[in-house]
Amino acid sequence: MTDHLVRGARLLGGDPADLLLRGGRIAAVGADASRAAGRDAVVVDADGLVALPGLVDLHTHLREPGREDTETVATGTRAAALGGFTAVHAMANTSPVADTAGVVEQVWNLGREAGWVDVHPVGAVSVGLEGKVLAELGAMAQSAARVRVFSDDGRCVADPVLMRRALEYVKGLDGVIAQHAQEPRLTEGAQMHEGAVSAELGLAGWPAVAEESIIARDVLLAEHVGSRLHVLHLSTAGSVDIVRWAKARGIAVTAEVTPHHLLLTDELARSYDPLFKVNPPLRTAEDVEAVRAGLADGTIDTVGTDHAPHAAEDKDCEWAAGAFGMTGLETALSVVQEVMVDSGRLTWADVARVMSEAPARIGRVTGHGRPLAVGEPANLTLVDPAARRVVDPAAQATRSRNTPCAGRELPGRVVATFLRGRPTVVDGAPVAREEAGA
Ligand SMILES: NC(=O)N[C@@H](CC(=O)O)C(=O)O
Ligand SMILES: [Zn+2]
Ligand SMILES: [Zn+2]
Repeated sequence: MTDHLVRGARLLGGDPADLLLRGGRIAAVGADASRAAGRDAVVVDADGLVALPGLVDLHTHLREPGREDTETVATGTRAAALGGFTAVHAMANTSPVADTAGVVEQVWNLGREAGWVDVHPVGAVSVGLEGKVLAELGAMAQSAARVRVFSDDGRCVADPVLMRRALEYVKGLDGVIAQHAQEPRLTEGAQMHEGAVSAELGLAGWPAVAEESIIARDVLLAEHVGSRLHVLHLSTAGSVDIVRWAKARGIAVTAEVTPHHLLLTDELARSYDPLFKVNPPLRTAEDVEAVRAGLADGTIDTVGTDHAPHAAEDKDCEWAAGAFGMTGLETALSVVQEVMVDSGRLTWADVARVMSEAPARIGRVTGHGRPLAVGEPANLTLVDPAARRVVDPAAQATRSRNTPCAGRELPGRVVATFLRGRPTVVDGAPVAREEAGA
């Protein structure tokens, strides 16, 4: 594999330095890099670019097997690489559900064949996501896919006894239960956030308490069992308070916020455009401020995209008939830059923490989320923070068009991404493994 000499990148937004990528690793940093580079090394001019460890997503829906019309492992992971990611967790709500060693190995293999990022399948907690019988968590953990994150995402593990057993079971696997916190009875028929806007529009609402009551229950269960809990797509001010309380108490809970919950509010439902329909729903401006503050103060550990591609016919329809979910892999970093970095609430080093280090640690992913230091695997992305672009859904790599950022101008552009020293993105364009000569 060709050596790459990355010239003058601002490491984690700090001072410029050179990086030599050789044999899949960072072989030298700083003045040593040019000296050690051979004459045939490919030089990457990174003047003005910020170098981050490759991003890691704990929450991606790749839709394969079952809905390859909306996304495949190949199309979704190519979109991920373009978004600066080097590893993603593929959610289990596929068809068939990823609730056996066979299915998770299939997804893992598809990821390896595609070669854009490392794909870590999430295993279902319950058979068929039905919330009744525990899936074969041990077999999935011991499979070639080495599953560590288990989730019925899309559905809540509502039965407290099943949740308790799942937490007990994953303890011995060094795993974590990632919960979609949605009390089912409190959200029957819910179409959007329950509040002033839903009352005005006459749409059935999902109250904040439907999320908060499950998170409160689950942190107490995690404490009781002494196991790890990860809260997916946390979206309300009350949820931030509960997680803050649980962490102060020493409970092993981690939490995620999505880019869309950091950016958008329930006011968008006034458009009646199902593009803005998502679970959990877009909340109020006060909630948006609370999740930004929670991410800034470390209560919220990670930004997860919840990239949820949907077919045009499930989004180009009336609000009530629309599917829940938004895409996000290709805009996540830009949204975080706009909301958190350009506003001064997070540094680029913090971004590396919440979009790479923390998700890698929570998901027990090795070789990702590491410092940009000699000897580490060369998983990194180069971002131009000064660039601006208008999001065009038709120009994205994802197979679906349901980005809530359509037509929006966002800062930042991923210029290059490297997976173990091999470029997957160069000059903002994807480079297939064959073209990279690897
Ligand atoms: N977020 C969503 O609204 N939808 C997700 C499921 C989920 O993350 O709950 C999907 O799979 O479409
Ligand atoms: Zn969910
Ligand atoms: Zn999801």
